[in-house]
Amino acid sequence: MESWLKESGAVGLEDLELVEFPVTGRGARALRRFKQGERILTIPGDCLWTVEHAYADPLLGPVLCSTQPPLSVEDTLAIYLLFVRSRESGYDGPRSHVAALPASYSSSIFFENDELEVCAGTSLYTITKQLEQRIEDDYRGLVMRVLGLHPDLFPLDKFMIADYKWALCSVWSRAMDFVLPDGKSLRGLAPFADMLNHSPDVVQCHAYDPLSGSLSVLAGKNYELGDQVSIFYGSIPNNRLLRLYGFVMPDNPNDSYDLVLSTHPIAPFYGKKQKLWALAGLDSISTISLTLTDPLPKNVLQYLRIQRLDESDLAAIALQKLYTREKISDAKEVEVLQFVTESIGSLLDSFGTRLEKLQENLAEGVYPPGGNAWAAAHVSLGEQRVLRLAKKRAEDLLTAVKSRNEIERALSSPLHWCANCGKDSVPLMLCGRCKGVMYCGRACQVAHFKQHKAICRATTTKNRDTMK
Ligand SMILES: C[S@@+](CC[C@H](N)C(=O)[O-])C[C@H]1O[C@@H](n2cnc3c(N)ncnc32)[C@H](O)[C@@H]1O
Repeated sequence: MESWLKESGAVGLEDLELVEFPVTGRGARALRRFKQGERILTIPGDCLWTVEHAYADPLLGPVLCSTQPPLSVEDTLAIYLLFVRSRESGYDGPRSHVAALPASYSSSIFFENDELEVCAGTSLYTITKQLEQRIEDDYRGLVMRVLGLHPDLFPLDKFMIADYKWALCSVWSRAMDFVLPDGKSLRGLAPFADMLNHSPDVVQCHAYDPLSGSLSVLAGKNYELGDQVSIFYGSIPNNRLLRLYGFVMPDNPNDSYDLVLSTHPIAPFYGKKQKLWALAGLDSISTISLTLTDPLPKNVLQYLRIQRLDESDLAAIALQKLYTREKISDAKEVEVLQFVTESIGSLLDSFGTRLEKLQENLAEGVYPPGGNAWAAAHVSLGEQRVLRLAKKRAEDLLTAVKSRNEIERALSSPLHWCANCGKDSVPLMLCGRCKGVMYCGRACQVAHFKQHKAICRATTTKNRDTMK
């Protein structure tokens, strides 16, 4: 592979060597020092695997051109890889790259049932199950539309579903994505550059040059001789890392939970609500990422507020008197937040193994470190952490809205029943401080104090302010 790349004009290969590293596996080692920002490697455009190159291939191109609707980028690249791998002669350069690719991958789509069960309840678990089915369907479609029609080009024994899965994983874990100056996106594999492992400690340092069509890697930090040279794959949560790349990073700060919100089309005012979701950058089926830094994004609440709008709310919105970015009313906000709290509670209950148990199992080495079950446990830990934060945030917001309600009520008229035990047919006495709630006796007042304290203080302050 290296000699083909050098002959094709690659620059920088003499300063790097491929070796095995602990944890990351094979990667590139620096054979000299590099200063951050210095160019390390350039792979010429002719050596890249792109959709454009697949279409330009004299054998594969005409088949791809005649396939309507066109294959997805992912499928085109996967078929291109398998096609080159299957050739007995020719394609020597690209074939040397394919020969250097891993023989197998550790994406969650290859997990045994018991390994995947460790992360039951996670969005990764659901997506992986759905993917298994989707890959089978896509493969069947490819056989009918492309592979089966050209057995001379695609010998089926080299294009089995296992080969297709291998090729998909090669694309998922090795392709690089770029946005071109015209706004179009480019996805491709760059031989040798795809041997660089991910490190969160380097800055984004690989770039595509649209003029020359080449791919360059700069030093994402200062390197000493012998250091592993890495690139930055992105701020990716463990659930995605495991599905696409087959590895996880313990305590990943990018961990997230993909919350799916959906509404059935028979729901009242569905059409009007659909327009409001669209205006908010949402859809009637929206997947929103809850993250460690923003566990309850504003658009989750906005989606649910729109879902609960009634006829009068919709009329007020039409008159621009109401905005779904803000709460519709305290009562509706309570409804929304209660729903969020309960739904997230049910999601957490549906996890096969609770966070504390996973931590215990990891500490005791129940899941062999670095193995599939270990990786699945880390995904589950990350998702549960995010969901617990989201639930706490919803509960805090709920308490705030409820206490605001209670203060308003307390200010307008004291409750005519004991705030602690609820009795109303007994002599009641007012809370001496806030005069906002009543008690049937001292015992109930003392028992209720902890709960009432904050509101009592706030109400007293507000009463005082009003009297000034
Ligand atoms: C683009 S390839 C990098 C080269 C790869 N190690 C190889 O031998 O071909 C991406 C794959 O490398 C591995 N990898 C990359 N960064 C890693 C990391 N920080 N920790 C563990 N594995 C990593 C994963 O298997 C991933 O799917």
